[in-house]
Amino acid sequence: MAAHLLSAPSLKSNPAKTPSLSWRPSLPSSFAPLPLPRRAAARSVVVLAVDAKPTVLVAEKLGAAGLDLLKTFANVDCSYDLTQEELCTKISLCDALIVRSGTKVSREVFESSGGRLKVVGRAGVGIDNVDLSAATEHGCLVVNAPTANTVAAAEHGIALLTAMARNVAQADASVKAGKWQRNKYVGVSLVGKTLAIMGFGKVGSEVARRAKGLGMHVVAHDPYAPADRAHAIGVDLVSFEEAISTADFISLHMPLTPATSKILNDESFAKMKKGVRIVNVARGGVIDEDALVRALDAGTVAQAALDVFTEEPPAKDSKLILHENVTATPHLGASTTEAQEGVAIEIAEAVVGALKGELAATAVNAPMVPAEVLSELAPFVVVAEKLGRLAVQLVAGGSGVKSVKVTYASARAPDDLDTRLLRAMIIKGLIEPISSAFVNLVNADFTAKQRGLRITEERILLDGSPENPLEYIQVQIANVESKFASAISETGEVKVEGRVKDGKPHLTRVGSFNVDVSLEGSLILCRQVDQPGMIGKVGSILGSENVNVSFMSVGRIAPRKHAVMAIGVDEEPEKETLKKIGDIPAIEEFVFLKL
Ligand SMILES: NC(=O)c1ccc[n+]([C@@H]2O[C@H](COP(=O)([O-])OP(=O)(O)OC[C@H]3O[C@@H](n4cnc5c(N)ncnc54)[C@H](O)[C@@H]3O)[C@@H](O)[C@H]2O)c1
Ligand SMILES: O=C(O)[C@H](O)COP(=O)(O)O
Repeated sequence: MAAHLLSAPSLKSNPAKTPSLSWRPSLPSSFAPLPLPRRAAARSVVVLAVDAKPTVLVAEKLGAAGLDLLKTFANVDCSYDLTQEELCTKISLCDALIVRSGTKVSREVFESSGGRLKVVGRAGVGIDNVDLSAATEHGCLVVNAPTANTVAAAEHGIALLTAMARNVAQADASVKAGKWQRNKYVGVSLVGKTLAIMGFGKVGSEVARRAKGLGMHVVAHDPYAPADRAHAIGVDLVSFEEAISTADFISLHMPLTPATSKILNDESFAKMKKGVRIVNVARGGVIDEDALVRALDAGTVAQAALDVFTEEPPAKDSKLILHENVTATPHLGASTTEAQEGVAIEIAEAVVGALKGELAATAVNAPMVPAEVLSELAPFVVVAEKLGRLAVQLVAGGSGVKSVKVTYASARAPDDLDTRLLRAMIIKGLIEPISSAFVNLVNADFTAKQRGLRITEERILLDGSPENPLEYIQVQIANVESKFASAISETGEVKVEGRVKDGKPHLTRVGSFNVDVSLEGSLILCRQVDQPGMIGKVGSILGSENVNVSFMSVGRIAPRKHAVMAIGVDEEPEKETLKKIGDIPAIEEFVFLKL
């Protein structure tokens, strides 16, 4: 599935002219990384220059097909069982890291990467072993492989359920120990019993389907699952209390989050039917393991079958593991040949796609951005970043940029226009010229917040055809002074507006002056008294200094009154040249801005 979603746009074909998807600060476009918006299933990412072969560190065993795929694109370093220290040392030489659940990708790992690590690929579902906040803060994309092991995990859940009910593991050990204890290992039947599925997502619903086939009555608790999806397979969604208090069997399938941590604890065990049986193929941390031992000792819980543990591997003398009513497996839920091949391909595709700058369908810390949305927004992405860059350069030193209003004018209904990518690019444009920060779609909002930059977005709904996603974008910075007074609008903000014309980004308004200048190269803005010959005077100064003018436009309030002249230049003029322009008597103020 990921393959289709990753076969994205042609954006990387000309990095100098298109929005760079790379997160690598040294791309020729000069504005590094970034990525994208939403709608169905794709998200963003990015990479490395075409010239360098990236290095991917595979820190846990990965299926051969996935490794082969990685090797077609990258140098692959398979180093297993690294200590945290070794991982931190190696990571500064890697562009991507692939792990399963056995590697902790801690903040320290991101800090040790020196900014080189662009993608972490989790070859599986659970990302609780990856410090997502640290990844986001470091602009590192995290992708996972959420679908390929679903059936394997569900099958393992059913295997544990049936094995537990019939004491398969204990009886097997007993027979191997030379015993024949038929009375001791009398089991319980599943048919007609109530199974509560806690977490009705991909794995939970597959377990439910299979349990229905075994003749069980299945209920589920999941605050976020749609009831009709449950009804479609004959499952009722019930409250947490109802689920745990009516079940003969409880099977856990929620992610480990602060909300689900130790969700089964002394209090919840006390509410369960005496003799309940529990299966956990989700994460060990969703059960308070000490409380489970107490519940097993008290007989409240008759049996537990566990694939996952708070600490993996668990201590050898763990009371839980050694409990005679516990069946344990070493986190084998995803471990089928088929699932591991599938996961390896799924993650390799996601990581390679990300490194190439394509969309990632399974990004966990960046908004989803389908390819078609990206391609239609691409020219506006350039406008957005350049407006941000212009606006911040117009602010007078010492003003402090705190509050930015972005207005999108469009004939599209608000829910049909995803502006996250544009917002990210405006933030990038606002922050990068005045700091050493490296901003991309992953860390844009975080970086803005960290700097106390408040971005508000507004929509102007236009009449007309919604074919064009946007008519124009306005960026306004409030409560600041400008080094070019004419950039201050009637309402007192630094204001710039841009739109796409013939596929090219154009600046169309500065303050209250309409202009029309292509946003390429650099820009000189002059306020002058409108009079004949001004264009010629400025043009000849620039020409005599060998500065090529790419575009010129004059916006005026009325003939012979004030006007703003916008001049696009290919080269950066010398200070002396700019001074000569400023010395033209009719020029009241001017500013040079780098795009
Ligand atoms: N043992 C293994 O090898 C193995 C294999 C695959 C998945 N897993 C684990 O299984 C779990 C489920 O995986 P999935 O692919 O089905 O994920 P999923 O995201 O498709 O489903 C998780 C479901 O849990 C629900 N949920 C979230 N908070 C909840 C709460 N407080 N109470 C009840 N439900 C809640 C979500 O709404 C979602 O529907 C994850 O923890 C995953 O890491 C383990
Ligand atoms: O979250 C998952 O995908 C499973 O727990 C599998 O983990 P693993 O990749 O370590 O087997």
